[in-house]
Order: sequence, then structure tokens, then C-alpha cells
Amino acid sequence: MKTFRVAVLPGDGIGPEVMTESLRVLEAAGKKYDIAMKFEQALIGGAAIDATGSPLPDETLNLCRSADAVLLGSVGGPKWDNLPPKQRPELGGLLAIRKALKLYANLRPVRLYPALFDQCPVRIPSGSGVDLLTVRELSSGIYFGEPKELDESHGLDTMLYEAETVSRIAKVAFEAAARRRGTLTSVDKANVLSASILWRNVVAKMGADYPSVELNHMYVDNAAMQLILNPGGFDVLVTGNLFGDILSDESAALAGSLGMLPSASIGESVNLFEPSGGSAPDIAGKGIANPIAQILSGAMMFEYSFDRVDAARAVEAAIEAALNDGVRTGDVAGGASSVGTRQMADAVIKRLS
Ligand SMILES: NC(=O)c1ccc[n+]([C@@H]2O[C@H](COP(=O)([O-])OP(=O)(O)OC[C@H]3O[C@@H](n4cnc5c(N)ncnc54)[C@H](O)[C@@H]3O)[C@@H](O)[C@H]2O)c1
Ligand SMILES: CC(C)[C@H](C(=O)O)[C@@H](O)C(=O)O
Ligand SMILES: [Mg+2]
Repeated sequence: MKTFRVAVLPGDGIGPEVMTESLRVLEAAGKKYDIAMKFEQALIGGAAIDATGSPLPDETLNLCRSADAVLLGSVGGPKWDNLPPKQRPELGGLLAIRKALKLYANLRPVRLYPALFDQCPVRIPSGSGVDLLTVRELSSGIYFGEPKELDESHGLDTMLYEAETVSRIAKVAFEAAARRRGTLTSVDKANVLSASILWRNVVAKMGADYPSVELNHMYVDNAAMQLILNPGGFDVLVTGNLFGDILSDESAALAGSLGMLPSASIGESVNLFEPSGGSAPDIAGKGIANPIAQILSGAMMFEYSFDRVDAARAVEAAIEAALNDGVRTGDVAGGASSVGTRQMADAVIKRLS
């Protein structure tokens, strides 16, 4: 049996707390489903700055490059907020690893579990739900465009999209929509931005190759509103780096908490799995963070990197069963009694079958 080598980068804030617990769940699922994994830890973000001076040490990158998959917690926190941008955990750690590993498609699935209907801030008509996937372009756009400048009198970022970058992400999104409910919403700002006009043209042209997928285009401001007015109307959204960042946090709220939202970053040779949310400094160190986003990211690793949909579904079902039994961390408990990070993971492990 192959042993999968997994690079584990806990990072900062709640990262190490939710990572520890998620690894216990993945170990337990691996045992049940005969998936052998070797977890190898490395530093990233503020933790790496403190230990080595660099937010992304070479040793970490080399480990990731040689691994079968990468699990990441989260990076950043007030301690490192005043460093120059490129030395900060976010740019020098997270964006740098995305670039180095050529991670181009960030999949952020949002599901409102029936047990959490009362935690959704939006009224959901009975009989419907929220089950959508944001496909966020991760390698380009305003995050990486050059020139990028900053001095005392001006700040400049460049939003650049090349047609082939858009085709690559559009293909991922059309294929996901074809496997799901067959609807794709492409989100842009083509009434203003050149990069978005190109985006819309490329996506529209590709639509002809996927006749089974119903394609529609939406401006990002309207999309932000429609997500609240009619979240059940969305199946797959495809969008650029910045809009995807913002809309995915918005859609996480529909699932009850950012702590419920996992992600998979698909790369040219290795994939990275991480919660969509951050290091949550407001609750870090208290043992109360919701580990579900990190656990679900591990389930995505089973599915996307190990081709083990059975184990992925089993982990998701165990989470659902725990929530159905009323086990919840504070962020999704609505003021009712709640459990800590460790007990939440225990509850999931207990229900794995
Ligand atoms: N992928 C990443 O590593 C990543 C993502 C976003 C933000 N960040 C960084 O994290 C730091 C904090 O940023 P922020 O406060 O804007 O965003 P955040 O995502 O860390 O937190 C936003 C809110 O969501 C809550 N939250 C997030 N994850 C949770 C969980 N698992 N359980 C319960 N509650 C959870 C937090 O408590 C907070 O109230 C910053 O340094 C930021 O740059 C990192
Ligand atoms: C921390 C930050 C660089 C990152 C992003 O903007 O991509 C985060 O918000 C995310 O959503 O993964
Ligand atoms: Mg974000």
C-alpha cells in the first residue's frame, strides 16, 4: 500500500489548534479506509518568521514540492502586521507558496448543513438549501499583477488577466458544474474593467464546448447581493482572485461560520488544502475554534489528491452526524451550549463509519 507523504504547515493563530485536531480525524479515517499517510510538519507565516526570519523557508518549500499533498492551517496576526508587505506572513508566506507551487484553482465549497439552518443569517425557503462551489482563480489578477508599487505618496496594484489563465480556470469551473447541478455563474466587473471584459469573452466562448451547462454572467456587485437574496439559486461560481476572496467569505456566512468553509488549491503538480478563513486572532489560544473547515479540507485532500471519494464522504457524513446530534463549537451554537475544538473533533471521530 502506498504511503502518502503529507506536508503539514499549521501556521499561526488558530492554525495549529485546528490542524492538530484535524490530523486526528484524518488518521482515524485513514485507518478505517486503508489510507496510509505520513505527516511531516514545517513552518510558514509568522511562526516561520519568528523561528527563521523568513515567512516561507526553503526547507518548507522543498518539503511541499516533494510531498503528495500539502495541508495548511492559516497565517498572519497582529504581531507581524507592521512588517513591510513582502515580508509579512500573507504576502511572503501564503501568496508566495501559492505562486511557488503554481496553485491556480481554489475550490471553496459551501454547504449549509440542515442542522445549522438556524445559524444561517438569511431566511432559506423550506425545502431548499445552500450548496454552492466558488471556483476562485488563484494565480493571477490584482494579487500578482505587475507593476506593484508602494511609497509614502502612492500605492499601485495591477489587475492583469491573460486569456490562457482565464481558460484554465473556466475549464475547471465548467467541469465542476457539469458534475454538479449544471449551472455556472461567471462573476466579473465587465462594465468597468478591461481584465473583466477579457474574462467574460473567454468564459462565454468556452460555454459552447459545454452545452449541458447553463452559463450566466453577473457583475460582482449584483452577485454579492444575489448571494444573500437567493443563495439557493447558485451552483458553481467562477471568478477572479480578488472577487473570489470576498465572495467566498460572504458565502461562508451562509453556512453559519467561516469555520465551516474548507478549500482546495489545485496546482500544476501538488495540491494544497486549507480553510478559507484566517488565523482568527480574536479566539486563538482558547481551544474554541471550529475545526470543521480544517477537517473538511482534509476530506478534500482524500478526494482530490488521493482519489478516495469514499473516505471523503465518510468524513463529511461524520461531521453531519455530529452536528445533527447537537455537537457544535461556539461560532455555530447561537448562544446555546458549545464544545471546544478537541471535543468537536472527538465527536467526528466517534461517528466515523
Ligand atoms: N488563509 C489564511 O491563512 C488567511 C485567510 C484570511 C485571513 N488571514 C489572516 O488572518 C488574520 C485575521 O484576519 P481576519 O480577522 O480578517 O479573518 P479571520 O478569517 O481570521 O477571522 C474572521 C472572523 O471569523 C472567525 N473565524 C474564522 N475561522 C474560525 C474558526 N475556525 N472557528 C470559529 N471562528 C472562526 C474569527 O474568529 C473572526 O471573528 C490576518 O492576519 C489575516 O491576514 C489568513
Ligand atoms: C490572507 C490572504 C492573503 C488570503 C487571500 O486573500 O487569498 C485569504 O484571505 C484567503 O482567502 O485565503
Ligand atoms: Mg480570504
